[in-house]
Amino acid sequence: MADRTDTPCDLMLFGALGDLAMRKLFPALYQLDRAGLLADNSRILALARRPLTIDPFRQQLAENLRTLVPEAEQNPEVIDRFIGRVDYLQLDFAEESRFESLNEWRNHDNQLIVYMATPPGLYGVIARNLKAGNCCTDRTRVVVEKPIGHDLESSRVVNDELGEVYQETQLFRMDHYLGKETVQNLIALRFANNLFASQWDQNHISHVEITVAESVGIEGRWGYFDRAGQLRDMVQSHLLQLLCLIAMDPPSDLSPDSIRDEKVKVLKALKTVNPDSVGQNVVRGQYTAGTSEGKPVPGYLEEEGANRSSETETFVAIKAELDNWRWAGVPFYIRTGKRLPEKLSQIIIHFKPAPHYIFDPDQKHLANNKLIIRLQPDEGMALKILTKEQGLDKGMRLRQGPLELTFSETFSEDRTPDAYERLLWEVMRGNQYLFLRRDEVEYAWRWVDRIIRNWHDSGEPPKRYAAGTWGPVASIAMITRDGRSWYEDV
Ligand SMILES: NC(=O)C1=CN([C@@H]2O[C@H](COP(=O)(O)OP(=O)(O)OC[C@H]3O[C@@H](n4cnc5c(N)ncnc54)[C@H](OP(=O)(O)O)[C@@H]3O)[C@@H](O)[C@H]2O)C=CC1
Ligand SMILES: O=C1O[C@H](COP(=O)(O)O)[C@@H](O)[C@H](O)[C@H]1O
Repeated sequence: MADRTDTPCDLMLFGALGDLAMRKLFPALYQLDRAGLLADNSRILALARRPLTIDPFRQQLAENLRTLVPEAEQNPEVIDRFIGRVDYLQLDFAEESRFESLNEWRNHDNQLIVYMATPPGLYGVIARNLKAGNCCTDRTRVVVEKPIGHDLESSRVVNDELGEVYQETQLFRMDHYLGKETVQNLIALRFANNLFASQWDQNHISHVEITVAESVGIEGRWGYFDRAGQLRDMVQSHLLQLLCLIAMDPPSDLSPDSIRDEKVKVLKALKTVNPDSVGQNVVRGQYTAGTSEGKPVPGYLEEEGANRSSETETFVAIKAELDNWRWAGVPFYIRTGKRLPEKLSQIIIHFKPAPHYIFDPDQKHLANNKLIIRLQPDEGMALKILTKEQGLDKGMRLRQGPLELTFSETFSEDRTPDAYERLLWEVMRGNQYLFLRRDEVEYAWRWVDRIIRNWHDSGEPPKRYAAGTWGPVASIAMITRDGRSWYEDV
């Protein structure tokens, strides 16, 4: 991935028994250790509320790694070394008096990293308690998870609370999509290939599609998800970040603020979805019973712990537009949902046809190039170009075929690190370029809040779709009205 940092880190992980920590963070830290990227004296303090002692915790952690880390990547020696770095402390994060003991655990020569894998309502409390417990220096780095708040107002409260204790340069606001290799590749694709740089605007691109489809349902997270919904959970963060990386102007360098300045300009240019356009340009849906991977699955309202009258959306499709010079008149159709037919994240750039068409009129529908960027799975990209059909009898009939780059085939020797490995590694190196600045989070909320307000005012319930389908038919109608369709690889 990169050079190891020789500065040993003390990582305090709040919420260490939670889903994120166990499923993503510990396996990622293990992988960093396996890659030799953790300095020898780096240590981890797992903090959670359950009364456990160190041995049962370490045992649970080792079992967890053996379940989640692919077998070929399990090295018993590294597992032992990694587990040996981890301590456990039972703590109620709201209990200020106990935070002194965190200071006693610290090695003051090490770089202190605080990771808050907890509900966002606790970020301010933890920050204040760390300060009160003398566990706060101006070198401390603090990682906070998404979502930051529930809307613009609450995100300001969270950011203000964090800001009372830490400087902006100390805050690492996570969006794990920015840690995905293929998402970082968008920066390389756009700004390292002049071929695309000169074609990347409304003169050459007709529209853009961003699809982030999940086949899973709520996975036991009903309590959290029902308060959030797919717009807050996925669009406010991941999809808007993808849109920013596609739409932003070239930054002058790769420094965090150069990149973040350009992303903020995109967010500011997002056209407000007003009451007149919300019905036309935004579709929200909720899944009913259906199938997933060939098996019957319950509807959202029948999931465990469900409130049967919930109107929370599990699907959203939006026709977004940008009011700026580069993208005037180019719609960005974005959609994301749970219980769709497959897990698939992809971006399609539809180029405009050549100015004058000279081939078979029946084939005119083929005449625009497409760049397909597959973020997951089957990471790679394909540029659909037109060539002549071969054969004496074919005249100048056209066909569309791909210039294909499948990362696993072309770069088969490279292991693709998980997003959290990359992001934790960047925190250890103190590099903020893959993390969000406060204003990014707030501009994203501003746009999303407006959509939510208009939904509430319209009183329209979400449209139903059967699990295992591509969302409500209204999302197909939304794009068909513009004479287009969602891309299907045929
Ligand atoms: N899970 C995921 O895939 C993702 C999660 N996130 C974000 O990461 C954060 C954590 O999510 P997730 O792991 O799923 O949540 P969980 O609810 O699984 O974990 C949160 C942990 O915090 C602990 N906790 C809560 N309050 C206190 C307290 N007062 N004192 C001590 N411990 C406390 C909980 O302990 P207890 O079990 O005792 O209640 C729990 O172990 C959230 O902000 C979430 O939005 C972001 C992206 C993906
Ligand atoms: O942040 C979140 O992301 C996951 C999807 O992430 P992926 O890396 O598996 O694509 C989503 O399921 C979850 O609801 C959301 O909180």
